[in-house]
Amino acid sequence: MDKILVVDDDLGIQKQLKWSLTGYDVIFAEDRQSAIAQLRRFEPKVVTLDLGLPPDPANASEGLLTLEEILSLAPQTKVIVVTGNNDKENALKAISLGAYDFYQKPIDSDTIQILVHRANNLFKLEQENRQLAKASPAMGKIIGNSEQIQLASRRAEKIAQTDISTLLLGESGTGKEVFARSIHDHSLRRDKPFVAINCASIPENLLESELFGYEKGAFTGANKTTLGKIETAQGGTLFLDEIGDMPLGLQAKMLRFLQERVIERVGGRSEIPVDIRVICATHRNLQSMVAEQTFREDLYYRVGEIVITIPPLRDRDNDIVLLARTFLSQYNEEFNTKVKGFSDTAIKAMLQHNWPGNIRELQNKLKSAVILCEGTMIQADDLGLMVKEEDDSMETLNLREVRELAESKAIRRAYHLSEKNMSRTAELLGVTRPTLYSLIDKYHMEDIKTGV
Ligand SMILES: Nc1ncnc2c1ncn2[C@@H]1O[C@H](COP(=O)(O)OP(=O)(O)OP(=O)(O)O)[C@@H](O)[C@H]1O
Repeated sequence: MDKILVVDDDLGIQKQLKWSLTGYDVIFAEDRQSAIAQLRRFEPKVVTLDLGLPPDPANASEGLLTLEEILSLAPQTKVIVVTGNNDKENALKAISLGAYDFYQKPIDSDTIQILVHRANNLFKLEQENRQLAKASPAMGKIIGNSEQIQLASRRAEKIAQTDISTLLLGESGTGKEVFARSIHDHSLRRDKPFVAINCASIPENLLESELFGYEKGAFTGANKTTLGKIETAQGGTLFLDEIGDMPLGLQAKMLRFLQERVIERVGGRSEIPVDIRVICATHRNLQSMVAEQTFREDLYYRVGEIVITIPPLRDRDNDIVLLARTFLSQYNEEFNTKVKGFSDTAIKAMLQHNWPGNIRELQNKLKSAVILCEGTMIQADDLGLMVKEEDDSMETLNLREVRELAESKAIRRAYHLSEKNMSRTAELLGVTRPTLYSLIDKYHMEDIKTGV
């Protein structure tokens, strides 16, 4: 049975709560000291706390001190403060200190029961989330329970044991490098190096020597023979980020390396055999680059023996909240802050936001929110977000609009579930490909049209 701690010096109320809270193991305390002792001993999930405790039962000071102590010892505890009639001021003060909810006397059995159930359920849900976030999931540090991310993780897990060349597709900040590292960490090459290079951040004329290395005297300033990233990854994994930005000239040399598994350093004559796994990533649409002849078709097929599409954050349902909670506890530790959680409106705003910068944007917004937050809970404002009020009265009843909304939602979902494969998307939706294309046009779903 779940334990509930009732902190109240009134024996009558203790009895009443014991009767109301059937289904729980109710334990009691009558002042701050005994409340803390019971908290340490029983670790209850929910505490009901009368703010008027001895030695100062007429005021809320002792109750508020008890609340602070409980939350600093066990911040996850859901504390429902019980106040005298019309003592809204102290109730609000308690909430700003981190209490879960408040309740004004006189006690009504049904209401207190509902409040406690809700608090207890929320505690369990949060506990589950914390465990999920902590437990090393199938793919190491990839946090997320959504169907979309689980699908991508399962694919990554399966290919980790092979040497197949993998192409990771996804918008900026979706976690392509995290996936690449996880694949490496779950592969037989895990004890060898993981070397990452971003093709977009290195000037074109330097990229070749960065990748392939150079011999002494190969060009002015080449004072000593230097290994490139490919050779330093020997035995391990090479992660080529933003492969779509690789200049055409270098693509030919890359292809030769991938086909023959030998390289030549710049200015070198001998062929050096290399044994590495290659993982590439890009936020670009390589297929249309192939069509425009800015990316070699043969290289495209060589790097993308298997393609994993990493969904954008906005399509990951409640993962947004799970990730936000995980980062919050990381930043609390990093900045030595004690922010406890998110207000309901902050959560609503996070779920509504489009997250064009994906997880990196979430991290940045949270970092500044944790630093700027003045209370114990992060508000939408701290995140620089606004809540769009969903006014039920504004919800359309026009059947055509309702149908259109539902259709575009289903198309988007099928598209991500099928990893952007149009035939499969059409199949999931039970329509033909031409119908799918005309729906995409009709609803102006530009991102799907361009395959981003
Ligand atoms: N599923 C996840 N769980 C936890 N953290 C994640 C997850 N995915 C990404 N991150 C974090 O988000 C940030 C961005 O991830 P990463 O650099 O892998 O994205 P990316 O897609 O490679 O971005 P870019 O294309 O801009 O290089 C990193 O700090 C990473 O640790």
